Amino acid sequence: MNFPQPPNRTNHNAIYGPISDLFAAVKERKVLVEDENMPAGLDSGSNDCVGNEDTCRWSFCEEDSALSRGRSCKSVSASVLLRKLRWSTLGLQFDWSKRNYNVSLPHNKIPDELCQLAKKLAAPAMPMGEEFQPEAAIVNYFASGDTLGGHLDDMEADWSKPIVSMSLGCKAIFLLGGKSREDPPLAMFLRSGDVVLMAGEARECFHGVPRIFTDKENAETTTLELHFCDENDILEYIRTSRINVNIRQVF
Ligand SMILES: O=C(O)CCC(=O)C(=O)O
Ligand SMILES: [Fe+2]
Repeated sequence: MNFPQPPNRTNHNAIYGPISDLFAAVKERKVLVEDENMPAGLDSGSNDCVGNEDTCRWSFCEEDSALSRGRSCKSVSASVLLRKLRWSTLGLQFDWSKRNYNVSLPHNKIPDELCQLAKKLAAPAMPMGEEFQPEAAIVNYFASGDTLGGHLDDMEADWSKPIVSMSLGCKAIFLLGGKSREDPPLAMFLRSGDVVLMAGEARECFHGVPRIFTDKENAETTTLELHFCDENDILEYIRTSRINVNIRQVF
């Protein structure tokens, strides 16, 4: 739940600037509202201010307060923002427009527990005597109907290091192709808790996610749901979403 937290960037940054505490805002049924009177560059003084560095114009507020500001005020509910969350980047920030890592962007280290887990999982696929260094991760959030097109992850310097890719939530079909786009892919299910090591030959192969299953019969989310049985909003999200965390050594 802390993965989309600034300085980690998400697909929402381009429109709203950094957004803090999205999951908490969903629980509290908050609404993100644009303050049109706020001149660019001035801080609103509110702790909930989430605008970007230049224009601190968007902040979470209570639903009632958003309604009272009238129709002219632009707003979007936290639950819609969560539904439209598509990716967040951890550690070294991946720049999607340039398709490379922008080391000059502010960033935190990969969270320690995730780092330790990735090191353990990567160990069988590492060159003899070397330890995996988790430097960046991309978190993909899939809702019903979302897909990930066939691609290669080729912006990391050393392909002898694996990518550790973990799946949570709804079951998906994962296609692992060959080194050319034309090679016929192998299809497999990825279920909650599954880990893929993109290593060896597979590190150089096209892959993608053409389908996630959000229906009750096929999603297979029961085990994950047990961890969140008291949190209704989160439960609803888990039942209808897939989260993929893939961790990379960049250099
Ligand atoms: O969602 C997945 O299982 C794969 C994600 C992936 O390939 C990527 O982010 O590069
Ligand atoms: Fe990938």
